[in-house]
Amino acid sequence: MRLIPLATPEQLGRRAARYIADRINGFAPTADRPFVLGLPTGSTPLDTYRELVRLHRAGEVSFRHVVTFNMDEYAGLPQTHPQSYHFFMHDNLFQHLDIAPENINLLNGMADDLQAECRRYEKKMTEYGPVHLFLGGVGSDGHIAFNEAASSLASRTRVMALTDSTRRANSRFFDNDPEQVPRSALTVGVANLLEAEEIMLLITGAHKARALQAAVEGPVNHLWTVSALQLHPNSLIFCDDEATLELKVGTLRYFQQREAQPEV
Ligand SMILES: N[C@@H]1[C@@H](O)[C@H](O)[C@@H](COP(=O)(O)O)O[C@@H]1O
Repeated sequence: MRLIPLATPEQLGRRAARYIADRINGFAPTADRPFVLGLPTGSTPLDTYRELVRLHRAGEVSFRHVVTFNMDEYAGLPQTHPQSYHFFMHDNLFQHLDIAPENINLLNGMADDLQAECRRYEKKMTEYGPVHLFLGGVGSDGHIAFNEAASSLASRTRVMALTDSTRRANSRFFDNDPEQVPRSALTVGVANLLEAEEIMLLITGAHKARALQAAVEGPVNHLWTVSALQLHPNSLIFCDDEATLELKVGTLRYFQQREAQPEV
């Protein structure tokens, strides 16, 4: 695992966007050989998305041959609902890029048969081969995508009941009323994330400090599904200063020193 401690969320957004753009450009994608990018929603990636749009407008990265798979979607919210992840992604990212609509993949939370929708998505994602880079955030209780506490670390795309903790946390987007937050969601599983060639998390704010500690210092544990990152051979976490509050001084210093060293 590589941990990149940065000062502020804005700095993190710039570094993370540059990292993603460099990965896409380094891959030199074509129509026959697209770059496959996994994407999250949430407030944390917003700085990164804004910066990706800026880099695109500056001509520094193109999404013409990028295929995206979003990690999750609420069940029962129409795509036109401002809090649906479809809406969020178009509003904050896709409409500002040169990505082809047919290259955008999101789970359909309005499907008649949600289990069948999960199977369809899983099949399409695996047919593309491994996702090259899966970007993610984390819930303050340590969940990745919507893999709530006690999700199997071998889980795959499925419907998940959302915990009270997640519904409370996400109620800030629903008039601060947890009752308005959908009770379930469709999500890729922990195993899907671990199968990506590279996984990169963005963690900011003091309210995420325990989640970062679980990811970096905790044991691999299904109660904090973010800790599954420790099983991945190529995982990367960008965090801001506030998120490091629960890390041991020695842990933080170790990662700071590693970042200061030239790559081997
Ligand atoms: N399913 C999403 C996660 O993918 C996201 O990481 C988390 C944190 O969101 P935020 O970045 O707004 O704190 O929220 C939701 O639960």
